[in-house]
Amino acid sequence: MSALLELRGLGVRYSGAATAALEGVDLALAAGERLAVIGESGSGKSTLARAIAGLLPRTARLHGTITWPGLDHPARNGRDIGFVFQDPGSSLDPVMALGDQVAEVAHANLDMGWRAARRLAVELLDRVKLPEPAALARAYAHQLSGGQKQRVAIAAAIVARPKLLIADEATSALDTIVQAEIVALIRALVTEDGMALIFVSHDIGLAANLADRIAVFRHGRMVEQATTAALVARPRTDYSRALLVAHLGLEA
Ligand SMILES: Nc1ncnc2c1ncn2[C@@H]1O[C@H](COP(=O)(O)OP(=O)(O)OP(=O)(O)O)[C@@H](O)[C@H]1O
Repeated sequence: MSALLELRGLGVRYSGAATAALEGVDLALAAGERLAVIGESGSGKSTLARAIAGLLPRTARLHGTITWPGLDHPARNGRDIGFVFQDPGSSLDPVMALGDQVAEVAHANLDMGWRAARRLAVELLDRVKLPEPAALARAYAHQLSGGQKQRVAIAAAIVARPKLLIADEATSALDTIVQAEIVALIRALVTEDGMALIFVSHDIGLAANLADRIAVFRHGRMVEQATTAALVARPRTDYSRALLVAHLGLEA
């Protein structure tokens, strides 16, 4: 498979911070590949996801390179990258109809008039398996459960048919059953659309369920990356082994 995205020596430092949030990350992602990024809180996972999507705050200084061999233009968030945040409550606009929030992304990125964008939004709400999508398009975020809101956020993230979907702890705020449903939805959508996926999670079990490959982060560095099967069977670092043991312990 051809490379969609390549990171070389990627580092990020937030202004005023004593240490870098991310340092020396070399990573490539193939078109259509599903990569999980795991590690404990503060290991730099969100910083990596935001750096790739161009969503770092102005206070962050970036080193190294992010290139997109799989695109013939600079990557644009919304068009080439769909980003799903942890908290759908804060990523959705409380005073804008849900369908319009999905339509807005299509209108802005697909050179599409509002009428067509609204029609497409209803199709997307249906694709993410929300009931009565036409009625739901006219509803507001406060009328939905957390899982339903995350489905709307996913619809908005994929409406412009991006090559890469980044889910940054997108299931962490949800209960276990809803979490499994959203993981299943993400898996189905990336398979159907041939999208690459970066799934950021602190949960190695969820990650292993979804990803072809896992990259393990600790203190801003990538300590290990391997295919999911290899990492689960033969973790090369004590840290990855500890994450696995903690997960298996919880399962038991
Ligand atoms: N906007 C910011 N300004 C300053 N420091 C930040 C900012 N965002 C993150 N950091 C710091 O950068 C480091 C990496 O944080 P990051 O959020 O990337 O880790 P994470 O692995 O995603 O953690 P979590 O799972 O808790 O979100 C941490 O030390 C964090 O405090």
